[in-house]
Amino acid sequence: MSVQPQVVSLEGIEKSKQLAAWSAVDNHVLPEHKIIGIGSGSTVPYVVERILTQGSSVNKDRIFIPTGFQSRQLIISAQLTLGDVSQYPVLDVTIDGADEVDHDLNSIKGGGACQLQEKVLAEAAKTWVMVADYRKNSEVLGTKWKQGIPIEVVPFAYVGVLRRLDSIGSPTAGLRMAKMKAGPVVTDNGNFIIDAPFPEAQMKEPAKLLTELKLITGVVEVGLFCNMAKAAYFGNEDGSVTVKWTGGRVEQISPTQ
Ligand SMILES: O=C[C@H](O)[C@H](O)[C@H](O)COP(=O)(O)O
Repeated sequence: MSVQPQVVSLEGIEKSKQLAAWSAVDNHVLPEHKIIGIGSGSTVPYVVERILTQGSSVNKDRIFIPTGFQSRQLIISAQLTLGDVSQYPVLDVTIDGADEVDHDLNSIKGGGACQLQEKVLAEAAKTWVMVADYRKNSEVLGTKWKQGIPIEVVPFAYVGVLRRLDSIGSPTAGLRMAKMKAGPVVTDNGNFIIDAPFPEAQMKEPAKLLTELKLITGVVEVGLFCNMAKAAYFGNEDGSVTVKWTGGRVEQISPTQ
């Protein structure tokens, strides 16, 4: 039995997320695509919603790979076939959310602490595409997403990582604390998250900063995604969608298209 898509009429930010997700699916999830990565966050359910509208005849031959607990549940509840990246190390396409995307398609990810598995699936995909609402569309990383770069760290090493971050430009970096549990956020991989804000000068060179951060002992993965995306889709308030393509081209999809 297949799940039938239940498409409801949305407004505001949710509508913008849905517009971005639907446009990205329409352009990048093609009938011949069989191994599909599903990212994390609040925009990605609209990706699955749109994929379901492609019908059970195409979806029954597909394997869907999640980026964490949330997207795993999303795939299961949509009654799509769940797979594992160790079993399917090459994906046709992965669609994921983003916390902020700059003019070069570099992004901050990990607002939901999922960046490790997300980056594995981004690297494994022949095509990696981001979807977000207009609030995430930026020129320089850190201008809209101000809480810092999410950094996944081994619990044992977190104090040393904080000290190192202080010395390389992030004195206010801090351990992300849980909301409904005493203590820190624990990732799907059993690690901690540090949120590390950096000055604009460093954020303007995200690939350089990424390299520097990854060299810190105890860091598992950094929520900076550089030179990975083919495109980023942003749903706008007026119902249009802005698409930033790798190479700098920007496309506007009008509400009526
Ligand atoms: O760890 C979480 C992920 O990187 C999300 O894709 C990111 O936080 C965007 O989430 P949302 O679509 O809820 O803004």
